[in-house]
Amino acid sequence: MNILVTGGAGFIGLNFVRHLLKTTLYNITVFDYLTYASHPKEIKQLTSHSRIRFIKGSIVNVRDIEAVMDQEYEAIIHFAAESHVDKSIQNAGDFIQTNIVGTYQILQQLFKGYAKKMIHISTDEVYGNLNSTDLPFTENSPLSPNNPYSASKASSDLLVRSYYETFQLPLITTRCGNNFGPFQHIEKFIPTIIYNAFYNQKIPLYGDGLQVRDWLFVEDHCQAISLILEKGKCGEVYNIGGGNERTNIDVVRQILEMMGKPESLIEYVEDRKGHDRRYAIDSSKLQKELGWKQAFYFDESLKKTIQWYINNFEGNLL
Ligand SMILES: NC(=O)c1ccc[n+]([C@@H]2O[C@H](COP(=O)([O-])OP(=O)(O)OC[C@H]3O[C@@H](n4cnc5c(N)ncnc54)[C@H](O)[C@@H]3O)[C@@H](O)[C@H]2O)c1
Ligand SMILES: Cc1cn([C@H]2C[C@H](O)[C@@H](COP(=O)(O)OP(=O)(O)O[C@H]3O[C@H](CO)[C@@H](O)[C@H](O)[C@H]3O)O2)c(=O)[nH]c1=O
Repeated sequence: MNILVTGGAGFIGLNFVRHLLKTTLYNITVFDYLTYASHPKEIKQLTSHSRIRFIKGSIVNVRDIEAVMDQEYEAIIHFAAESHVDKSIQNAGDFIQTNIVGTYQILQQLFKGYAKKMIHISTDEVYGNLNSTDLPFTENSPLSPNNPYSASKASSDLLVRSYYETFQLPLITTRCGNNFGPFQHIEKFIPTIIYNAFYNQKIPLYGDGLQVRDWLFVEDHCQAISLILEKGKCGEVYNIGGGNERTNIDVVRQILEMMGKPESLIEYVEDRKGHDRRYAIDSSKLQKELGWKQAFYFDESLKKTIQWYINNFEGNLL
């Protein structure tokens, strides 16, 4: 069986490709533009595997996409995106192109029958902000994005929804919380903390540091996507949450303690514009309908993640 993974050289996509290699016999095509957020060396190594083929190209460019549509795929798992909120606040252009136009171009390919289904990987950020007493987001929560990144993802979600309703294309959307684990770009919060703590540099904490994120270990996310690939129903949205709500300050303190570093490294800095206060996800649909169970605990996974980064810093691999 052939599977196409867009964005398979990025953080979650790469973890997912490795997960598929371990747990299935699929032939996997990775399609990625190799932006600053990708891992070209890792992809090069993976292509020595007979079941992996890599094609460089952009999801915005029709010719690039057509080069990949040379065989029939059981599914397209669509990860490719610009993913960093701070970058989208500085300049939203690439986010509009990649996340909206790029998703449109991939959707257009489904008309040609090259893929039996597509799983569109989205985010809890499309639901917007929660107050401390609000219930976690369900799949029926209204879309209410507050920054250019989440607005671009919400736009792509609506396109996917409309292509299912209008054309009955075989589409599924997933929305997950903040992932953490190996291969996440250093621009994101947990890698920033580990990197700065490792090199004894100040760790920037936005605003009062009391914002809450719902953390999900990337391997749990990969297992959830595999399950949805196998059993998910077209036209549905599935939330994927870690059930690990933590304030940002608590995450920094926990990592500093695990690394034996002082809290004096924390530096409160200006808040992010439009900063959502709290995200929390209700994954009960995925649990009840498809039988998903998390396999990893937050503390243990965080320790593993810290060790992975330290090994890579020490080996000058990052
Ligand atoms: N990281 C998270 O916590 C998180 C949470 C929820 C949802 N998501 C979603 O999951 C997906 C993957 O996120 P990530 O954190 O792995 O992102 P990432 O930034 O680490 O990786 C994105 C990958 O997409 C590729 N890419 C970018 N533009 C492209 C283009 N025009 N054509 C082809 N490839 C392109 C990049 O080269 C990179 O390899 C994204 O859709 C993101 O919105 C991420
Ligand atoms: C980089 C950085 C971040 N922060 C804060 C901002 C957020 O409240 C929190 C996490 O920040 P980030 O790692 O940038 O992640 P966040 O903005 O939540 O978005 C992530 O999680 C989303 C899912 O919720 C994904 O859709 C995004 O692709 C992913 O990047 O930490 C800091 O306080 N200091 C920092 O240096």
